[in-house]
Amino acid sequence: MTALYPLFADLDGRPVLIVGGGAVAERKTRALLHCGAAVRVGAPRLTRTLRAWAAEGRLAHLAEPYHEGWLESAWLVIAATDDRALNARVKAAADARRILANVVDDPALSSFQVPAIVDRAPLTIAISSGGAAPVLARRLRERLEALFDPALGALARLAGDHRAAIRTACPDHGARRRFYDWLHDGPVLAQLRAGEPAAAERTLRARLDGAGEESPPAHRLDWIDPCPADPGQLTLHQLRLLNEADVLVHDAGVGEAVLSLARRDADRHLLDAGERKDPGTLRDKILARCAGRGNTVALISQPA
Ligand SMILES: C[C@@]1(CC(=O)O)C2=NC(=C\c3[nH]c(c(CCC(=O)O)c3CC(=O)O)Cc3[nH]c(c(CC(=O)O)c3CCC(=O)O)/C=C3\N/C(=C\2)[C@@H](CCC(=O)O)[C@]3(C)CC(=O)O)/[C@H]1CCC(=O)O
Ligand SMILES: NC(=O)c1ccc[n+]([C@@H]2O[C@H](COP(=O)([O-])OP(=O)(O)OC[C@H]3O[C@@H](n4cnc5c(N)ncnc54)[C@H](O)[C@@H]3O)[C@@H](O)[C@H]2O)c1
Repeated sequence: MTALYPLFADLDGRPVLIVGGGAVAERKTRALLHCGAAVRVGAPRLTRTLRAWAAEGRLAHLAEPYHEGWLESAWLVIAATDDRALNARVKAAADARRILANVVDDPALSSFQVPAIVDRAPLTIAISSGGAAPVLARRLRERLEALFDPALGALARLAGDHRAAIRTACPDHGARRRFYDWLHDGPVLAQLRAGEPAAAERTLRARLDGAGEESPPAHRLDWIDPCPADPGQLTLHQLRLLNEADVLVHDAGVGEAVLSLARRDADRHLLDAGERKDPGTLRDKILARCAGRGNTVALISQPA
């Protein structure tokens, strides 16, 4: 199977059709209602919860056996009946209309799949096994639930609310990144965790007010040398250096597997073999060349 393209869809107010009204349809419906979709569930028989949601007007119930007319105006379709042949027919009808369709009993037939979700809105972590191991995706999700602080949602919202102000207070790219490092690691998260959003916002504003007075730090050159060929062998410290670097200066031997772990916006410089031979002046040369491009430079070298 070719790779699935991950995306986050805005379904607010958009009609989505679910064919089938069993346990799986109920799970998909819950997630879709959470995202504001206008859900229509077509099935002669609904679970008790789906019946209750229909009675409350939270979804439209099409109380009859499936027919193609149901696909009219749908943006997405989920085929969730216990009838494999019927699910395949729903998919064919969706294809004919270029509507993306999820077939709950056939990953290969699906034109989209539903991932397991860690919800820290507006932050969402989605996990997909491409249909190979859905239960593994769920188990991984459960482990991540414990790993990610529930306050991260509030932190992401706060960062979003002040994004323009942060850009104004820290026009320089490096200063902005240092501000975000402070925001993500510092007292704001602790205050959000303690259930004090107003205090967290005051702390953020106070730091923003003082941001203009901050003097930019000196250049820093970090050496990741020797760098392991296998990215799995990088130490946590080396990973952190990679992620802090504004500029990556590297030997030709350093592979993409390692470089791709750095920040996507980091500048990259390939080191000449000649430059490498003269370690005495290498540091000064690199820092001179990288001046103005950012503050943190990682020199990554792999033994030949
Ligand atoms: C992640 C999650 C999202 C969601 O549905 O919300 C999801 N399945 C979840 C749970 C779950 N799935 C299954 C059980 C019962 C275990 C058991 O008893 O057997 C449970 C319940 C549980 O584990 O608790 C079995 C199962 N699933 C599929 C088949 C058909 C097949 O493979 O042929 C069968 C075999 C049926 C059978 O043999 O009868 C197919 C799909 N399931 C997918 C997603 C898509 C691939 C995602 C991926 O691979 O990444 C895909 C392709 C289509 C789709 O539905 O989009 C959700 C976890 C939510 C959470 O986080 O809690
Ligand atoms: N994707 C997943 O995560 C996942 C997980 C477990 C099972 N499954 C698969 O999903 C299928 C559905 O599971 P379930 O537990 O929801 O089944 P279920 O038996 O609880 O529900 C089946 C539903 O399909 C409806 N239906 C049957 N014929 C219909 C028709 N002609 N028109 C409209 N609706 C019709 C029934 O009324 C019922 O509401 C199972 O067959 C299983 O293979 C998928």
